[in-house]
Amino acid sequence: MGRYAQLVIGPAGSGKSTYCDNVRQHCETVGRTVHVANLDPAAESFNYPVAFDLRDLVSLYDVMEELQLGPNGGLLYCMEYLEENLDEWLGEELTGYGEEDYVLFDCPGQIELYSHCTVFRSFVEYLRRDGWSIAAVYCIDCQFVAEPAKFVAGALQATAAMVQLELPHLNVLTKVDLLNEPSKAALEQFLVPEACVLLGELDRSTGPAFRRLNAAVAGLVDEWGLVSFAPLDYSDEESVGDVLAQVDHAIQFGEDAEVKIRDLGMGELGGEDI
Ligand SMILES: Nc1nc2c(ncn2[C@@H]2O[C@H](COP(=O)(O)OP(=O)(O)OP(=O)(O)O)[C@@H](O)[C@H]2O)c(=O)[nH]1
Ligand SMILES: [Mg+2]
Repeated sequence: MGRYAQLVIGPAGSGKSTYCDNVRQHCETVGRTVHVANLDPAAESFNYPVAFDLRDLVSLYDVMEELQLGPNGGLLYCMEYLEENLDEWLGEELTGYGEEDYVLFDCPGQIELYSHCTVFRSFVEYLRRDGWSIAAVYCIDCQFVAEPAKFVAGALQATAAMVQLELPHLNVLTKVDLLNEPSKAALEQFLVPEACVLLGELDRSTGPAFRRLNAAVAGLVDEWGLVSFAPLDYSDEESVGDVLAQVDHAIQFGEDAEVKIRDLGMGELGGEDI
């Protein structure tokens, strides 16, 4: 038993809010309930019903006006304000959530928030102390990994977020439905990249000055096995379910229920496992 959450993060426009809405709809279809909370102080509209909203605590546009800040400084101010008010605001918003509740947190798209700032680390620590199992879902546009040089940037950004948050982590490639069939096939090699293939591709697409860097990146993939991507293709009915199953597994959602059924079966069947 527990409470479950996904922190849906990633670069601007990578499809975080769309992911939240699609997962919510998928869950509705299969008879599950998930709630979606907005953590983006600059958000303007939503396709999903908003369970609770950071803008009720602090809104980017008010901050920009009152403190004469630009959009990026304003956003950082809002997130620091959230960090300072975690106990009060998040504590209050989460009081209504009980055992087996599942919340998706739709986060802002500034990647420095996940690699350099402490707000999400504090956020995660707060949830953990409060008994939540959490995974990070890092959304990234598939076009940003389908070429070797872009792959390096995308993979390193995702890894930086993983290191900073120390959460079970799934990289999700969004917008795969926009690719034609040959491009989808070409994407395969980047899903679970093999170091030697990656190194060959990197060396082919960059000048000799980058050989050592390429080898180091391929070594990161090889030695740590850190970088893999799950494709999300909204034109494929099973895709959302497949991604959700991976995240559920990472936070052990549903596994307690299986144990309970097994316990019940053992009792009824005189100790035989089912
Ligand atoms: N075809 C297609 N469009 C997508 C997909 N994911 C997102 N989009 C579109 O991409 C645009 C940005 O999507 P959002 O879900 O708003 O992205 P976001 O990461 O929440 O953006 P920010 O919150 O601004 O950082 C929207 O026009 C979406 O409709 C996808 O998998 N396929
Ligand atoms: Mg969004």
